[in-house]
Amino acid sequence: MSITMHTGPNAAPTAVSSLAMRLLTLCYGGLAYLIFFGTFLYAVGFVSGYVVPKTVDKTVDTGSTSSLTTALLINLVVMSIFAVQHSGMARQGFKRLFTRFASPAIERSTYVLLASLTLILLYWQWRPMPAVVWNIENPALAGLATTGGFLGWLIVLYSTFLISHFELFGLTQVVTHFAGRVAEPMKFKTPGLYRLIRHPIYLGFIIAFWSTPTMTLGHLLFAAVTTAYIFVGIYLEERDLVALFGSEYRRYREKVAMLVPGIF
Ligand SMILES: C[S@@+](CC[C@H](N)C(=O)[O-])C[C@H]1O[C@@H](n2cnc3c(N)ncnc32)[C@H](O)[C@@H]1O
Repeated sequence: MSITMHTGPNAAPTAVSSLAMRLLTLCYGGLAYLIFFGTFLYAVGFVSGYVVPKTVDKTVDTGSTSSLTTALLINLVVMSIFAVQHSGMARQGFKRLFTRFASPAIERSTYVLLASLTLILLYWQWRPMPAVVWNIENPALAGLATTGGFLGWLIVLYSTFLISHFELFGLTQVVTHFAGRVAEPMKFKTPGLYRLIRHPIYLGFIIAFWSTPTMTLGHLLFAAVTTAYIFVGIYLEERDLVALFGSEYRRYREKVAMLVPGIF
């Protein structure tokens, strides 16, 4: 069901798009953003092992434990569900299909909402695999690894603001729609860290996932699979960026490293 009447993805909302519908769209986008932000904060606790009850390393004690094979299979399935949703819905083809049936104003919020729900499924169904792969005993080095992990999360959050945090998570689109205007198409930007590397958000995730004083088998699986997925995501994202921005993005790719400044 279409929430507003549009004659195309960039058309202005018509009179049929009543105030009530625009308000509903705004609430939907606002709720999707709040769920995303809660899910993001939980991710910090889930990976770093602080504050939240269930983490990548330990679960709330229910008395039942899974075998290593069951844990491995379930963890791979929940990570795959996240990856398929995340990459599938990010493609231009999916976006075109979506906006044939629903307002473009809620396309990004819907993406963010479903990504958050698949992450919540992952937190819920994740089976810790507690065997220790490494444990840094030197307190100074352990502290450095913990600090590195939090630095990774800060890089992620900071970089979202560099390329427009509220647009990335759908709020700009629903607020603009509520004001009766059409959101500008996404612009290609290279501020701050984006002048050094093309994917600071993904670099932040990689640092956050790997930088830990104690690496369990489950955490290692999580870090390795998500890192591999990030490389697939980069390939797909850059293909779309080249299609959208052409030679501008190609030149940027020639000049600026992918993840490590000056190296690759
Ligand atoms: C999760 S963000 C990751 C951005 C980037 N890959 C990074 O790691 O910092 C994905 C969204 O950012 C957009 N994006 C990627 N690079 C961009 C840039 N330089 N300027 C504006 N948007 C960008 C993509 O089109 C996509 O919608």
